[in-house]
Amino acid sequence: MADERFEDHLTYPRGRGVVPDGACSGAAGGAACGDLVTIALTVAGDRVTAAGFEASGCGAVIAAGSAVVELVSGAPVLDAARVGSREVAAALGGLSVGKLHAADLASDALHRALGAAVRAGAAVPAPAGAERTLVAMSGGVDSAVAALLAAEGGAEVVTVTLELWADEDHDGSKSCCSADAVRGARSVAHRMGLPHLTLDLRAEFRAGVVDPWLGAHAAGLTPNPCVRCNGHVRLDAMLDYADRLGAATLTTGHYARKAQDGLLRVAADVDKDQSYMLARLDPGSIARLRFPLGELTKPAVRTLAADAELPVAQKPDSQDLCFLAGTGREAFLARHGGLGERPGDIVDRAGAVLGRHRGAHAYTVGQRRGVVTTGGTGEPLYVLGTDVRANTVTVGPREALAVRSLPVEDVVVHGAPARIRAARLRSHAAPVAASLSADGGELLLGDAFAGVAPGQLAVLMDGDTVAGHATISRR
Ligand SMILES: Nc1ncnc2c1ncn2[C@@H]1O[C@H](COP(=O)(O)OP(=O)(O)OP(=O)(O)O)[C@@H](O)[C@H]1O
Repeated sequence: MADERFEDHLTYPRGRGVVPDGACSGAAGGAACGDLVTIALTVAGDRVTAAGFEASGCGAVIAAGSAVVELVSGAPVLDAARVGSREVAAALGGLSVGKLHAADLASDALHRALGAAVRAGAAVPAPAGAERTLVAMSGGVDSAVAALLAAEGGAEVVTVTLELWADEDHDGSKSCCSADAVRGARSVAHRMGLPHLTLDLRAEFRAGVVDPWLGAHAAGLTPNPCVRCNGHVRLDAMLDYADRLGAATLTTGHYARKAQDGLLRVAADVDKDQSYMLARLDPGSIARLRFPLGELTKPAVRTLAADAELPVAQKPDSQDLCFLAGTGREAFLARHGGLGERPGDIVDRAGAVLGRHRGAHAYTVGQRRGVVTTGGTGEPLYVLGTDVRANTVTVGPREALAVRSLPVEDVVVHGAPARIRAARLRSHAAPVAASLSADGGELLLGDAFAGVAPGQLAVLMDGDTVAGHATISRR
């Protein structure tokens, strides 16, 4: 026997078929499971002013859509942001395991609509005398602990998760039954008692990160998509969102610190340091960022998470680029960039053919894997350069990779160029002594460095402060 609250919502659904004027909508579900729910709502100031829904499929989805409308109509935005599957199920008097799916879908749809409405028009002031911070939650342990530390530090915490990528034709994320990173992050935030919002940045991410990454591969360069993402796409968008939500600061789980002069500084745990990824942020953005993990090691972060009984305490670290999850790099390049297999010659420095490759766009300077393993001498061979037009990959011994200077472009230095004393030439490479040439077009290295790839970011250092950046160009 279903609970009478469930029956009531099913018999008298609240706001069914209602689409308030100027509403933002969010949908969840689809053909794969036969259930579909759409929530439409408007936000003005700090409140949800009107809401409605439409649903098709099983009765539980209709009841869940109706419960969402009742829960959020007229509610403060940050109360609506606390509504998740658990609250929806509770409003229906509890749901059996088989029907919980309906509460998941209705809250997914709610959060898509709410996230868009907040972006479009919310103005949620911070409470008088309190510092509100927006915490960027990925659903992993680092950002969960960042939220914990921000709250313990006295800030009033609101959380946000960005929806960045869905490869709808391939990895099944269109299916409402697939594991959903955003839903996971929301559930972590809600378990911590924090309001959570979803920001759909799929279009910006595709245009600002994935397309340039594909374009750089097509041009034979080695791009840094995480640098672009942090520098141009996600942090900018979250700072705008913070403004809407009355949050003066944005807190993230990055391992980085801030120097006395307000610039970025390498994290205390140099193995986890992510200042390279953040290096293109402008000082104005850095001023609003908070990095509570900057002085911590990863094991210490996991201990804090375990002590606070956060469900993600042992969640494994993410690997590789987020949009490659579930698919290989070459398969992704072929499917999304039209960069399929294009066999060509592997040559030595004299042009003698040593073997075949699968497409010059798939190789990067310094790479050894996927290259003929030995030359005539039995020495391992490395990629020295690629030519996507001729479709050749040139290989040679490791010594041939070493350079003492390299051309750079798009150089930005915060302060006098003479302050640059070192550079990091790959995301996890140790700094090498370096200075900028007088015309700023070259980095002069104190020691030889092997594996400099055109397209990569050179992060310019003054001690452990990130004092600028440049892009490594082709000679
Ligand atoms: N999809 C996202 N939405 C909101 N914030 C995000 C998202 N992905 C990453 N971040 C923020 O950027 C930080 C660094 O991201 P990165 O991808 O390096 O995650 P990570 O080191 O695996 O961290 P975590 O353990 O929190 O997943 C995260 O700690 C989080 O604050």
